[in-house]
Amino acid sequence: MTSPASLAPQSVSAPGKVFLAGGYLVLDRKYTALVFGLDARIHCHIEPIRTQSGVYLNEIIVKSPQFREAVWEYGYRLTEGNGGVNVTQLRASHDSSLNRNPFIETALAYALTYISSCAPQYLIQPSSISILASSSYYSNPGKARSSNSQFLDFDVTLEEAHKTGLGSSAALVTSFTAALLTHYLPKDVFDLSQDESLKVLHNLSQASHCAAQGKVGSGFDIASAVYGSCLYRRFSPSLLEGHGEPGSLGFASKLRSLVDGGVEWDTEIQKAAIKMPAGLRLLMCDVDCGSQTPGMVKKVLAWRKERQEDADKIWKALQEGNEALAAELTRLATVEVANGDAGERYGKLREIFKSNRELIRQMSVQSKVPVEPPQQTALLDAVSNVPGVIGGVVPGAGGYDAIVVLIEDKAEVIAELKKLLSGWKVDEDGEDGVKIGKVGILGVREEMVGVRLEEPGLYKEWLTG
Ligand SMILES: Nc1ncnc2c1ncn2[C@@H]1O[C@H](COP(=O)(O)OP(=O)(O)O)[C@@H](O)[C@H]1O
Ligand SMILES: C[C@@](O)(CCOP(=O)(O)OP(=O)(O)O)CC(=O)O
Repeated sequence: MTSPASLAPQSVSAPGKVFLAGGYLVLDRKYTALVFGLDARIHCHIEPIRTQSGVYLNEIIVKSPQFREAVWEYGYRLTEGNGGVNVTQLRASHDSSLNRNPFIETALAYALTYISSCAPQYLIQPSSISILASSSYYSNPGKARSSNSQFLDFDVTLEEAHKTGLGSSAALVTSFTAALLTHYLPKDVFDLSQDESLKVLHNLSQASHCAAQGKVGSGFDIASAVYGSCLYRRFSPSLLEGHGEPGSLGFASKLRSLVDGGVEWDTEIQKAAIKMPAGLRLLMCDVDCGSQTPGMVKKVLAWRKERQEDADKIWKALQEGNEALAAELTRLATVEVANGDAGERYGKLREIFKSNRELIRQMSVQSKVPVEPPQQTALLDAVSNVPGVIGGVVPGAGGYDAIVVLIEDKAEVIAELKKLLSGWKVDEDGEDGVKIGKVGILGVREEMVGVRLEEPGLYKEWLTG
């Protein structure tokens, strides 16, 4: 077997996401969602492992050096019966326990299977992959290794890390998969600057992310990790049923056909349909709250099934509101907006936010799911009254733990928000007994670009040891 001419080190990053509109609706292909990519990124750097003896073991080492005990070593082998590449996690020592990372393990098996099915003549040589995440994915305090380092040492294990909900697993799977494909495939087969390659990356990452999660979600988080901010209509869930598991008979050719267009994907991703007007930006607030609300998606869908007519009425109106929001943002971004005061210019946007929130609250009350619970209503109302704030919503599935706000991009607006939030307190526990604690501003904003190559020099201080 031969190898491509150069297995050069490669670095790739993919963005996190925030839903401005379309949570829940997006689970149904009838509706769309407005999802913004964020400037919080997960980076993957891949380089060949060089051994002095020239003897190679079939081994890929993955490290997440910002966290403790975050090293995963895998052996890999091509299976018989067209089953693709099987990966097996190796133990550091005989008596150590396996600390598994299902997202890395699954993305690795899927990507190596795809690579070996495209280029069976290439030997997959051992490599080492380092993962580096922007600090806003986690609310743990971190330490910089040097004054110009953009990544922090968290000094906790990944299990101890507090996620802020920006979509770490989707950004990770996308940049990890992109790094492997860029490294192992020649540029004429895979090139991140080509639309065809982005489609391959999207389809493959959706497949492995769903497999690792053990469920088929709407896939909006992988779509925005690949394409950046977009108006998103999901794929039919049936697409991802029935390709089997790595190692099973025919997995390699089924995966190849699923990824390469043998199977027609009905996803719709419209990049041009969403823009951020000059002078505006998104800002996210992280709400400290002990309460997790599992099962919200199931409960909302059960309500919709039970009270279809009421639910359809609300969802139809929400879809119109979501489209109006995308259209107004795009209009403000593209049309020469006459001078005039900001109050007038952003009046329509304000109205859209208000009426979308009203509909979300109706959904909350009817389904008895805290999508915008009263504690968040109080917070969003207060934030929306700060001069320069256009409006805000609970992103995605909603709940108690975050809000996203559209504001005029001015230091004084952020300063006023900080003032409000520093003393923020909801006096009463809600009827549900949930108390929300400190509200902090996350250092993130929207970003339009999706996955991209990075300069390997960025990670110098993280690649040793
Ligand atoms: N920096 C990282 N390094 C390695 N794995 C990570 C990292 N960040 C996230 N992950 C993986 O993603 C999982 C979190 O995914 P998930 O619970 O779906 O959260 P999210 O909503 O942020 O995607 C972690 O348990 C871990 O397996
Ligand atoms: C309800 C949803 O439509 C959106 C959930 O969005 P969030 O951003 O709240 O979710 P996670 O990142 O998965 O925690 C479910 C879906 O689309 O899969």
